[in-house]
Amino acid sequence: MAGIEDQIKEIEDEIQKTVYNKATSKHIGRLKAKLAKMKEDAVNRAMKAGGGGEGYSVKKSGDATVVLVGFPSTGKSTLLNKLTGTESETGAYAFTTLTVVPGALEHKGAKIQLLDIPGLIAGAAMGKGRGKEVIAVVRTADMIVILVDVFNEKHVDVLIRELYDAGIRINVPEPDITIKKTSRGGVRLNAVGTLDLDIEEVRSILTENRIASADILIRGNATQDDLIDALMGSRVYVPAIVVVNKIDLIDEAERTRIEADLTERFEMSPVMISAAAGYHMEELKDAIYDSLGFMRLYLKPVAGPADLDEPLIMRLGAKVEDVCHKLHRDFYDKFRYARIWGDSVKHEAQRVGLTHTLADEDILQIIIER
Ligand SMILES: Nc1nc2c(ncn2[C@@H]2O[C@H](COP(=O)(O)OP(=O)(O)OP(=O)(O)O)[C@@H](O)[C@H]2O)c(=O)[nH]1
Repeated sequence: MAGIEDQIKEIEDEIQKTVYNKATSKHIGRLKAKLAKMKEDAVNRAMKAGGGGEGYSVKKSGDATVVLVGFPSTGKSTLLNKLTGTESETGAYAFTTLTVVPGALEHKGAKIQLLDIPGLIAGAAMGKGRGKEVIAVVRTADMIVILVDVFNEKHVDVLIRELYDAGIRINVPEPDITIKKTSRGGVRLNAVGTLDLDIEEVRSILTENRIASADILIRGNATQDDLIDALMGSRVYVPAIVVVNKIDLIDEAERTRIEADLTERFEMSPVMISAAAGYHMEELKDAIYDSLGFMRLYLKPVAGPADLDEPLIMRLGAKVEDVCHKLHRDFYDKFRYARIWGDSVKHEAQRVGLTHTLADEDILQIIIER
């Protein structure tokens, strides 16, 4: 294990030292591709060695699952208790959370499952400690809350890096890259829009992955890392927010400094809270809700008005078919068409099919075969 880690470190150092330019871009691309494969191997090996991992399979429930990640003793259990009323054991010593503790939070009509997992520690992605099981849970999350306390704001970097090494990409859209391996013809690159990658870089990255022939389609811009991510396949793209706990222990000036520093470094303002004192809990709930990108839909029965009191909560970008699946499989199996009132259509009561993309506060009526 140590052997692999040393090799990984060596390659990382070399990439760091090499200045990126036209002459070195091929070389850097190859190194990055190699590094990605080594990390993937290391993680897979750790997962296998670790075995099942009891207590870590959590059934998803509600409209979305949010995972709290943070070092031990940052206040994850305290926060979960505060937000959900769940009794997760807290203690003035590290590692009180040994299994995943789920709790449910209701906000603006959405039911959000919150998971408190054992403290994420440096090296988790490489299988250190109980990290591998923790990572497996985090990968299934719809959203991540990165929690640090006021004395350890630097931990945000460590956590984000740890997530990155585990294939978790936060707050970035999935790059639009299609790779089709072919039996001959070499590497062909098709780009829609301006692309900073050139064919030589693409070839060297593919060569490192033992691909000599492929059709590659890239929509929008992409970096070497994006291409490597697409090749590795096992990446997840998850929204995240940074939350700083225990603000009751510092003064206003220090709060302002931490907030400004994190905002500058991560291009998003952190939510400053005290879980114990209950400061800014509503602000935090709003931030979670917004980051999840929820939308509210109102269902209209065939006879009668729409139910405007109980919205159906879906994620932005949801299609009619997603609603059908959520309601009951019959709505999908026997679907004829849907009628929509709202922003996603041009005129009221417009008829649409399963692949129609809905908008926030649409009213919809689903017509099925009898
Ligand atoms: N002053 C202050 N103390 C807090 C706050 N939130 C949590 N604590 C304390 O910090 C300690 C650790 O809190 P926990 O909630 O157990 O932390 P955890 O992250 O769940 O820790 P692990 O279970 O070890 O991963 C406890 O003594 C809490 O009472 C806060 O907002 N302010």
